[in-house]
Amino acid sequence: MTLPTRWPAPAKLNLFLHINGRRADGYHELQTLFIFLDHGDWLSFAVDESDAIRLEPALPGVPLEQNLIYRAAALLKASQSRPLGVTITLDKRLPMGGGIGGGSSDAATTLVALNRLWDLKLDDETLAELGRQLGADVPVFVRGHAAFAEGVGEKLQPVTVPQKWYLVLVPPVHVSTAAIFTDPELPRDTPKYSWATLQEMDWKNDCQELVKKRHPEVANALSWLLEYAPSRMTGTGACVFAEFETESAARKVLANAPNWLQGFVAQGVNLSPLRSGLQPVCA
Ligand SMILES: C[C@@](CO)(OP(=O)(O)O)[C@H](O)COP(=O)(O)OP(=O)(O)OC[C@H]1O[C@@H](n2ccc(N)nc2=O)[C@H](O)[C@@H]1O
Ligand SMILES: Nc1ncnc2c1ncn2[C@@H]1O[C@H](COP(=O)(O)OP(=O)(O)O)[C@@H](O)[C@H]1O
Repeated sequence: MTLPTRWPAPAKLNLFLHINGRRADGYHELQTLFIFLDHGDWLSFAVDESDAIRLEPALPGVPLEQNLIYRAAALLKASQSRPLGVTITLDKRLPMGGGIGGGSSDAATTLVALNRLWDLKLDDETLAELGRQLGADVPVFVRGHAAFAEGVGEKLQPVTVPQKWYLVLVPPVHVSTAAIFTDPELPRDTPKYSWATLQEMDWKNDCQELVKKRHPEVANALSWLLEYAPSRMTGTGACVFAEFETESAARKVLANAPNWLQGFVAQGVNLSPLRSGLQPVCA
């Protein structure tokens, strides 16, 4: 199979997010529905014999050793005994700390791509387990299929949902996932439901009211979007989204957005572009 010259790292949305409780180690039991968006970052990989991992350009405020791309490559490299080198180029399009999983998706794409390019022959199970060490959201990006997630996000059941169009608004604020999960006011008592029951329910995000309270920019974006369509927050924010049947309906609303609100329109997909795109990609 021909390998891509550049690899997609798509965004995700949490179509719902329920917090069911807190474990002794501080992590939260949750139920959530992940879908992918046909929009995201792009990564290119030039492998070499140097035994060094290089990444360009640097991300503002993220030291190299903390960049999830570098950490993913280093984790893979540490599992091998021979010298492995690569220069990775990142075309960053997704907002950071937006709840659309850019960092986690970059990490997953790095694992999947370098597994091929370094010819490591690791299976998806092993890659997902390596990903889990980098962040709760990395395994779903490695697996690459829309999923109903439980546990702390590691129990994944692939699901197929209708592929709608989404308008995603990016409020001008960075929401810290750790800060939301340690906030005493976060509700943590939604009962656990079966996937069959959840499909019949109205979907909600248990972090939304708290994030709105802590970050008025999120509250403002959501109240603007709610004038046009049912809307919710994704993950622990800051991004909010509304669902549409057609691309043009979503674009029409985006065209009305005031200057202080940035956003994008993308199709929701069950199969990640990382998986569907393992074929030649044109620039
Ligand atoms: C809750 C979600 C839903 O998608 O939020 P977003 O990050 O997408 O907004 C994710 O699962 C987040 O995944 P991820 O961002 O990879 O989380 P991690 O790096 O593993 O953890 C960041 C912090 O969130 C908290 N955390 C994360 C996941 C979880 N089930 N319970 C937690 O309490 C922990 O305090 C941890 O220190
Ligand atoms: N390659 C990366 N892309 C984005 N963020 C990264 C990356 N590597 C590390 N990070 C750090 O992870 C944090 C959360 O990233 P991101 O995945 O974009 O947000 P979220 O988990 O809210 O969707 C960022 O604020 C940044 O400090």
